[in-house]
Amino acid sequence: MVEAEGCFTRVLKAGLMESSTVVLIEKERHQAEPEQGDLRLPGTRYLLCPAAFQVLGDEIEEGGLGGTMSLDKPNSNFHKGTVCDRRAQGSPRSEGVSSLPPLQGRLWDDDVEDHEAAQVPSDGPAGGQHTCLASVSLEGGQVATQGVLAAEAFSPSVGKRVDLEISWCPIVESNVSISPVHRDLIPQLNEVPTLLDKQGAQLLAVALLVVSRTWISDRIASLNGTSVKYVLEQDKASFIRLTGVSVLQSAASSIVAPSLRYLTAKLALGWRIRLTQHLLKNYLRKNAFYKVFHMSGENIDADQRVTHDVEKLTTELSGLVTGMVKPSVDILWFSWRMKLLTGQRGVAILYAYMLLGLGFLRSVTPEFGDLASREQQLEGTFRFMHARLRTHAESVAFFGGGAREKAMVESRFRELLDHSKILLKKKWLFGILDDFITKQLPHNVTWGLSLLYAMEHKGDRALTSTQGELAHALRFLASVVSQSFLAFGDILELNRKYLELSGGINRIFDLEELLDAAQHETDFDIAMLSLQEVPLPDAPYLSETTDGSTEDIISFSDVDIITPAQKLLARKLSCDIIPGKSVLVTGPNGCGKSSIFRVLRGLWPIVSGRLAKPCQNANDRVGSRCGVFYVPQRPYTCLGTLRDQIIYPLSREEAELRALKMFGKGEKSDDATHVLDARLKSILENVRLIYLLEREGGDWDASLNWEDILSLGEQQRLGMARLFFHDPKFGILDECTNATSVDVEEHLYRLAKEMGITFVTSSQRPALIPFHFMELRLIDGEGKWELRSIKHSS
Ligand SMILES: Nc1ncnc2c1ncn2[C@@H]1O[C@H](COP(=O)(O)OP(=O)(O)OP(=O)(O)O)[C@@H](O)[C@H]1O
Repeated sequence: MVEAEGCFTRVLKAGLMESSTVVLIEKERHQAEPEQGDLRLPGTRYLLCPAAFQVLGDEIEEGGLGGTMSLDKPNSNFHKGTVCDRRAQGSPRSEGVSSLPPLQGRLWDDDVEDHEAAQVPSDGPAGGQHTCLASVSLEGGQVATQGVLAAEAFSPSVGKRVDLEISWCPIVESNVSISPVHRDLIPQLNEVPTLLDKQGAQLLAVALLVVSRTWISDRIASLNGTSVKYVLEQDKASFIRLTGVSVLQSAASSIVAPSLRYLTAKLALGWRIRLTQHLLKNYLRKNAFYKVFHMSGENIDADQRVTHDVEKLTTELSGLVTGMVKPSVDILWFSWRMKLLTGQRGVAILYAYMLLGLGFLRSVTPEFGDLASREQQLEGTFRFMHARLRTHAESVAFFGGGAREKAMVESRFRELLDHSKILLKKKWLFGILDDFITKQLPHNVTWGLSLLYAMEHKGDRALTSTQGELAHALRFLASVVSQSFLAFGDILELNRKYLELSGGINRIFDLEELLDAAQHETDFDIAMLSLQEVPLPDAPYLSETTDGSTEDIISFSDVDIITPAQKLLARKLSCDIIPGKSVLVTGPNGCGKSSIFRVLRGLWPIVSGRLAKPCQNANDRVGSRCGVFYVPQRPYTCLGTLRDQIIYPLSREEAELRALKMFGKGEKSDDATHVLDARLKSILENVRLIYLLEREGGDWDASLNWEDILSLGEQQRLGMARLFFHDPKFGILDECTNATSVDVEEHLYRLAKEMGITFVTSSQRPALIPFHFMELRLIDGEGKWELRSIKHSS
């Protein structure tokens, strides 16, 4: 950012697009000069962010942000989007400014007379900072070749400084359809399998097998013709010899075909492994699995995409590879044979027919890509309904909700069926045309070519005069032509497969983009927040959202707690939690108690303010007390043994290492299991669950379906056992003992206190008040809160 006395300064920064430019210009004040840049990714929404007006020492009278863009398609309506005032802070009147009604406008189109820009309110703050956020959508197929974004801010006093900064970056919306053609514009996908790396050798082998299969087909076609000749000539010896050769060729053919299938399947498996690993890497990192489901504002069936869709895609892709190699080789090979038989004229006829047929079929092909993508989505929803029912089987059974669930499952199934019927019908109608053009009509072309052959060799009849030779030549010709047409049909089929595949590719890439965005937390948060298209009171990227790791304090400073649906739950929350001074968070249902913990854990973005906390992951420092440990409201039991329930999320090896370091002074590493199990046993005794171990005959490795077996109270006590095992400095306890009896709850809190754990508890139970020093009360779930100390009677 550049500041210049008496000038209006603007920096246009490049966003993520390579084609954007960095331009720095200085102009006379009160005037914003448009700049240009390219937005090239159709179907993508762009975030034009942020335009920051910083006014030092004077009032903004008015200001705005607007833009024009010329598209490759004239008269396209592109000016979708909002411009909103996101932030005003740092001014002496910032308190008042934040309560101003949000600023809204829209980008304007150059050709539209009635420009409407965002206006900063005329009583804007002195010395404050305004930030505008705008977004613009390019609709499917549009390419903005030129973009102009102008920003204006007017100050009534001459000689004051105004800084303005604008940058562009694309927001990828998960429901937009980006054709595969444009996918190569997205740079992040460098880890997606390519054809010529690890699987290169397999690909080569596939190509070789395809070529040999073509060669064998050609030989068989030739032998067919020869056999007729020997039959007509009644040449027994030659016929027997020919049969021998034919048997050998059949044997070779039966090796080649299954080998090709095997290699193709291996290729698909290799790609599936790579693609799944790539997706899982991002899916299970930085809580992306949570953000994709809870923050994206729409239903992303990530599980379906990572499992079923990837499998389908890679299988079809490998089929496409062989499908591409085979007909290409076949066409070349048989064209050459045709030329030998019928000369150039025959080849020209063959090709003319193929091109005309291809053109016709392309023009009548339905949108198989979109149809296939929709089908997969509906399949995913249908499967999800069953998975949900399985998870909540007991609750549904108690309610007697079978009929209601049936109706819901059936409605999803009907949707899927209706769509599948439409798809089937389209495939059937297209199949009729396809079959006629690629399989039936070619017979007549073969007749024509046979006639051509016969006419061209009319003069040679005396030389090739035997009936057998003519029959041989004609039969061979028919074989070659039919093989050529089969290859041609395969190529046409490829077109349909490719379209279908593109639907699957879109779904995987959409997920990939979301996961990638979730890795870059700020980008993701901005993208997700702005998808709501409602103004926000603050901008996360301008605020100092430090996740500064501190050793011994959790500190909220002016943090706004806002739901993904943009509801403000607590305004400018400020609260310091220091060791030994536990805090009780109270308030009515739905007021935002758990939401504070979500922000603390980093599941929801920090929209404004500052948050400091100790390092949060239990496994960040194996062998030392972890900083913060969260016990959520809904108990979670993992798949695995009884031991796994307590040490979660550590693995057994990590837990042993930790137990050895913390409790196994002088013990050898061989005793790690013993040290760990002894520690776990004392914890189970403390949480009064030792009978679980006894019930399994003292076997820590008993692996049961704990979620179904344990009562809610038992699961909650296991959750506390987990807390005691990790022994953090701060325990974030979100109503995690409300299903236990009051005496057990008190006992658990007493234990935690004795262990020196400082807790931040969300609870409605008065019995827990004595364990805390402060009460943070969320008053109305609309922003109001209060902090007061709890008096302890000595
Ligand atoms: N992912 C989400 N998207 C939108 N709104 C949400 C989301 N999660 C929670 N909310 C809303 O935020 C508000 C606060 O929820 P929160 O879970 O923090 O309540 P709470 O105070 O912990 O309630 P309780 O005492 O019942 O546990 C509720 O109105 C809830 O519906």
